[in-house]
Amino acid sequence: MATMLEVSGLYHRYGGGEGAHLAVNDLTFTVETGELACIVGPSGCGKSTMLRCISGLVKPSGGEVSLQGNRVDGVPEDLAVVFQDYSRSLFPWLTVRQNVEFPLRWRRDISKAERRSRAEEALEWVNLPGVAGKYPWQLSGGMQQRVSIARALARRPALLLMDEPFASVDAQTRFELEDLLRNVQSANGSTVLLVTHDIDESVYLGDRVLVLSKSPATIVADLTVDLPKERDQITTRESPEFVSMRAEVARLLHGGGVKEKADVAGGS
Ligand SMILES: Nc1ncnc2c1ncn2[C@@H]1O[C@H](COP(=O)(O)OP(=O)(O)OP(=O)(O)O)[C@@H](O)[C@H]1O
Repeated sequence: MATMLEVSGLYHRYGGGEGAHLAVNDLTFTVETGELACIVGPSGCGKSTMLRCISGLVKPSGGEVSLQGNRVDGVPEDLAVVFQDYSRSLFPWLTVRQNVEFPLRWRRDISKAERRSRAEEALEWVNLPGVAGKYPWQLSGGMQQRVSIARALARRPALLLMDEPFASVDAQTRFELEDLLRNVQSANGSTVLLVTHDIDESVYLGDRVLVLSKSPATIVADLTVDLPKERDQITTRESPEFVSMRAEVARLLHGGGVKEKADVAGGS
């Protein structure tokens, strides 16, 4: 597997002098092509700051981020971000189709017909047939977040960054969106880096879970999720492997050290 994202010695400080605040500290990790990696960390530890630095929205105070071997310096063309707050990221005056097509409108290499077909395809991926002509405010919260995901996927990004994407929907919708993400990711071989504060979500979704410390964020563990590719909201969450991994992530988040791999799998 080729490396898609390389983060090396990344740190970011807000402000200067006495009021300076170190938000992330010396983050080093990679994400491989085709991987769904989750980053889990406590509230306020610096997760969003880290994503903003990776996406080029914020210039980090130090360290390096490379996407497909190219140093990130500004927002890369082949990167898409899905935020938690879908109501603020969709344009209410544009239809669903126009929202999904929007980022493609600036691409000279994509014709109008291609734009239309990519939008339709992406809306099918997220299971939203028949809503292309509606406006975002005519849809439920879960459907709006599906539109945001479709908009990101229509760009066919090399890397999809997701910042707490399911934190604003109800529990049932959240389960549906988690399954949708895993299905779309595996069908397209997409590379995804998803940030969450939800331990269960990180283990259920991830091929890998990176655990962050309290502020300033630093990586305390990088765990491979030893669960089958095909997951199910009931049986997977009840399995001993899931329960044991969740307990390990919880322990690490509360300041415990890293255990041996055999212990993480519950000794099974
Ligand atoms: N623009 C900013 N200027 C100054 N401080 C900031 C700024 N953005 C974030 N911070 C501070 O940096 C720290 C990390 O914030 P950040 O939003 O990255 O954390 P987070 O883990 O994403 O939080 P949450 O889980 O609550 O979304 C916080 O203490 C926050 O107050």
